[in-house]
Amino acid sequence: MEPTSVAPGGRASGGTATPEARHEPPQLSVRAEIALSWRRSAACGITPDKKAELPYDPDFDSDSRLLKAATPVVERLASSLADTSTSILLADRQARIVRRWVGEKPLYSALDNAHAAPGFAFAEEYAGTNGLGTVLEEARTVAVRGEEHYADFLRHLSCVGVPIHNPVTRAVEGVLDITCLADDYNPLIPALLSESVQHIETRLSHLSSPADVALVEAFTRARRLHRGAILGLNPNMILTNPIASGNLTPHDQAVLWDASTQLARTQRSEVSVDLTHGRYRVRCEPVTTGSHHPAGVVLYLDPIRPRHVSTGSHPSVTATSTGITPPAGRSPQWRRITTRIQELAQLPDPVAITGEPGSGKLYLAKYLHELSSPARGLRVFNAADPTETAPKNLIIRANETLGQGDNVIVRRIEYLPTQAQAQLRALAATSPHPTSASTTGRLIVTAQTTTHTNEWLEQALASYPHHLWVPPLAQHTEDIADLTPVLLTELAGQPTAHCSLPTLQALMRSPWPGNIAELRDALAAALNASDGQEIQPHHLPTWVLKRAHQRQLSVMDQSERELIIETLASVGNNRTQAARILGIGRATLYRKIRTLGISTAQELQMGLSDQLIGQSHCQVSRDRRGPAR
Ligand SMILES: Nc1ncnc2c1ncn2[C@@H]1O[C@H](COP(=O)(O)OP(=O)(O)OP(=O)(O)O)[C@@H](O)[C@H]1O
Repeated sequence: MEPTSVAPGGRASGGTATPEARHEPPQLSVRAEIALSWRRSAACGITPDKKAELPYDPDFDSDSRLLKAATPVVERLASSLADTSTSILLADRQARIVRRWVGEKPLYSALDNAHAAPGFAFAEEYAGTNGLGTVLEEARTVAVRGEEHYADFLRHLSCVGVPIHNPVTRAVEGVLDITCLADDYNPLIPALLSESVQHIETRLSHLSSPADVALVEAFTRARRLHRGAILGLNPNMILTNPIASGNLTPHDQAVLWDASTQLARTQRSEVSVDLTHGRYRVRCEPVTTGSHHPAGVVLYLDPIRPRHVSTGSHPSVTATSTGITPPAGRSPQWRRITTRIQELAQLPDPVAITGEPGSGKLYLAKYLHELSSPARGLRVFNAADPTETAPKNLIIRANETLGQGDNVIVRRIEYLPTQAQAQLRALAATSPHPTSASTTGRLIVTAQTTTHTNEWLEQALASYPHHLWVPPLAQHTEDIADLTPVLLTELAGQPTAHCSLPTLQALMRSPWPGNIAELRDALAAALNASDGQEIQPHHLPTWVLKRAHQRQLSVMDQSERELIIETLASVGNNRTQAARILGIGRATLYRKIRTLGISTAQELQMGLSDQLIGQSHCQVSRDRRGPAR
């Protein structure tokens, strides 16, 4: 390979530099692959005098396939190198060291000084050129000797890394590396490593599940026959052809995963789905193993309508003609609600919004306010907090505010005493006055549909000409893919954090009895536990992971669950009516609601949410999930 003259600052050299200048280390003639890696390192903002500050996460899966396949092979190699001044490092596909075997004792401190120990991640973006991260970037064997390291803290070492491929998917699963002191480098090391990697890959193929093998075979066949975008999915892996990987964001992949489970439940073979680049017809082909066990699905995507509006990173968040961004979400239930609000915005009438706690009633009420024309001020009263405004004063102030031409939202009206309820109803019945409709504000009220009977609700809402019922999050989990970026941006104050696909999958499997408010809490905790960039499953609170790991419901259970949810939705969550329609007793309905993990706020109130742990919609990826904490 032609040597290139370059400095670790990323600049090709022409002149000379003093070795003393910290950012101007000596010019070296380096091989092209090293020069390229130095440029990448510089582009990541790393300087050669970077301190050894690497992401540390010791919480990796100690039972992973990679470790199972590699451990016996590397132990053999380690025993043959026992008396040499070499160490062997095994890293996962994030360049995080998961095991290390050290030969002679003095090497320990050299490795520790460089943080070359289990848990530390050596991706190029953190450590610059090295025998783990650079191998993953290049997806081939790379040797990095002493001064070829980009960062000073690694220059006392030499290392060689060989990528370990999954023989089924051909994806890189990790890196096997030999590291020694800079001057102890031996040119035979790459050959030694390659032989061990071959053994590891053979063991990996034996450890591949029949389902994974069947899915890869079905996907490979589909690729040959179909020109459009194709995905192969099962709980362990996602396979994409170049068209699919070029067009689908992680959110799209999560939405498609959700669509495929819905298709499996309803036994349909096609569905239309809105993705970042437009609407697609998704055809689903189930894949089974030789012994007819489900192995996953192959999805064929055909574009129906390209998306012309640029929507940034949130495909469903499309600004309307008013320029106001609708609440994130693209499920049919959510679209129905936002369309209804857009219609109601044209009328001056009072509106009542009901639903489970934290389901987004206030958020939607504010959206209705923003859309309402002409633009007005807004005052929000919380009836659940009498310290804020005593009930009697609340009605007087609400009346005054409306009269001044501003809109009013009264939250949690179920907390108002009977007399205040009656006054508010009277206000709603006469609001807006026909003669002053253009000058008075709009009244919007919200109520939780849990603590009170349907009779109470019917009476309380009788004076409101329009009533919107917000579905619980469990009934539109596909919207979680769109809600998370919005919530994370709001929580972090900037759009820097995002959820990895396995995290989204785990979030979409949870029942969320506390709805969007609970999702927001979970994301706030995960954001704290993460580095503020990518949220992985192990950053999620334990209770979310527990729920996501719940057992898989049978197809029968899933169909029954769907039917009950739809029936409850069609009667505004009235259980007596739902039980009648379903032809079962109320007690049976309650039992099914509990055992099938249907989220309702009553369950929350009765402290049954913990009993939901143990139910499930799907299983989490074996390989991708973080360890339960
Ligand atoms: N569509 C949405 N997009 C982003 N954030 C949302 C959305 N809906 C709700 N939220 C957030 O979720 C949390 C709960 O929402 P909100 O306060 O509207 O619920 P609620 O149903 O009115 O609650 P309560 O039952 O306590 O009255 C809030 O932090 C809100 O900002």
